[in-house]
Amino acid sequence: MEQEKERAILVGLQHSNLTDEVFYTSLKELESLADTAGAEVIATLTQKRPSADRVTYIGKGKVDELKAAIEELTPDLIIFDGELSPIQQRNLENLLDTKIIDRTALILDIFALRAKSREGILQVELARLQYKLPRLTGKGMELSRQGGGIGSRGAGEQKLEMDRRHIRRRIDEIKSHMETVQRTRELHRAQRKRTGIPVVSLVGYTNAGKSSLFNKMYSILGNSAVEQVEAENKLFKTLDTTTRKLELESGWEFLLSDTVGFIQNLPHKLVTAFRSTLEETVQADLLLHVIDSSSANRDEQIQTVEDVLEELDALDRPTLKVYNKTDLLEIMPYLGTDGVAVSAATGAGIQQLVDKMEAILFAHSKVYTMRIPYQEAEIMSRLHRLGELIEKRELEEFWEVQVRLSDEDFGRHKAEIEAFLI
Ligand SMILES: Nc1nc2c(ncn2[C@@H]2O[C@H](COP(=O)(O)OP(=O)(O)OP(=O)(O)O)[C@@H](O)[C@H]2O)c(=O)[nH]1
Ligand SMILES: [Mg+2]
Repeated sequence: MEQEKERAILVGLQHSNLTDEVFYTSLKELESLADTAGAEVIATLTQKRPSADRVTYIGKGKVDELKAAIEELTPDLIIFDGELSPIQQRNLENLLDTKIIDRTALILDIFALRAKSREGILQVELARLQYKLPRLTGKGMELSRQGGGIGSRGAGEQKLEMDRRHIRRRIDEIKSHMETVQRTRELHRAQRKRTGIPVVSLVGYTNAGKSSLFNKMYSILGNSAVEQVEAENKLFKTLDTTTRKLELESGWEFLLSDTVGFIQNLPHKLVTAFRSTLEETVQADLLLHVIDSSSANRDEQIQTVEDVLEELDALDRPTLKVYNKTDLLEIMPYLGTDGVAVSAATGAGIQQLVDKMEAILFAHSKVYTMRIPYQEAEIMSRLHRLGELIEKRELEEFWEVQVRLSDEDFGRHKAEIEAFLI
């Protein structure tokens, strides 16, 4: 299975509104992405220019320099840290006679390798088709010329060997399928609302430790016999959303979701393709924004995540900032009122996190234990409707129930409820 690594040259263009810091961070991230996609980076070329060249993205002199580097190093592909227009890409391919991909294509490639669920695979296929459509010449000849490897792997790729008309039809097909899936999801969400179990979603920059935290919380609160999600030091390790039910000591339950990570310059088209998944995930009762507090780019990553949340209309959701990987820190970050310091690796701080979650999720409700005689079936059905029934035992003459009720509902039905409290 182990394949020979494709050797890559990276090219970065620093235009005038990019500071050194932003530029080099992005290049470093491109290198991680290339590594995640299975490439070996053999050289990096950079250029400062006020803006990209319309025809070849980088300037003519740089193209010559790149040509010389290609002759000397014979790379398998060149990866540009930016979005190449279809014309720039074609021109560069003709001039350099080497496979050229950009940041978007690289991320799409990683996504294609990672997608496992049927929906995930379809979303990636949609994003790729939308990316490739304007890049097709004739009947897609240039794509077959590229051969396999990075930029053209994963499910759905063979389908790209189609002409424009087929691609458009396939795009419509996937879109309408996704709409159906979304409707089903909305139904499920409504059902979940009715059962009253709150939903908590992990969001955050890719590699922040969301899946590790998911697993840690699960092993502390849940049944650790159930399979864990995969966590690894790779970008976009998680693509599909996993949701599990967890129970707190107090008996309260919530659903916890782990999902795809965010990244700066997440290409636009990808956001569209993943929007329905993300929208669903962020409309939770509580968001845990997981932060790699050991990262040198911590603040930029926090900002990126908040930008994406804003784009998804989720800035108003109750959110806790979860500063993860604190085992790697010597100085603790400033937490503020909505921050918690944890380590998914050691388990430190997880209990404080859970306490804070509990305080937010169940702030305005309490659990009541009641005994309800069997002839009061109407009260039982009302309790079912109003609250979350945590436990229900059938004893000789009555049901004994534990039910969580909001303070508001309790107030409204106080007399009735108090009559049955034990
Ligand atoms: N030292 C340390 N490493 C951690 C901690 N949490 C996660 N990691 C490591 O960070 C890497 C990324 O962890 P994941 O849990 O896969 O991160 P993620 O946010 O799910 O990443 P994506 O799914 O790619 O978005 C792994 O190598 C983890 O072992 C922590 O608290 N301390
Ligand atoms: Mg993950």
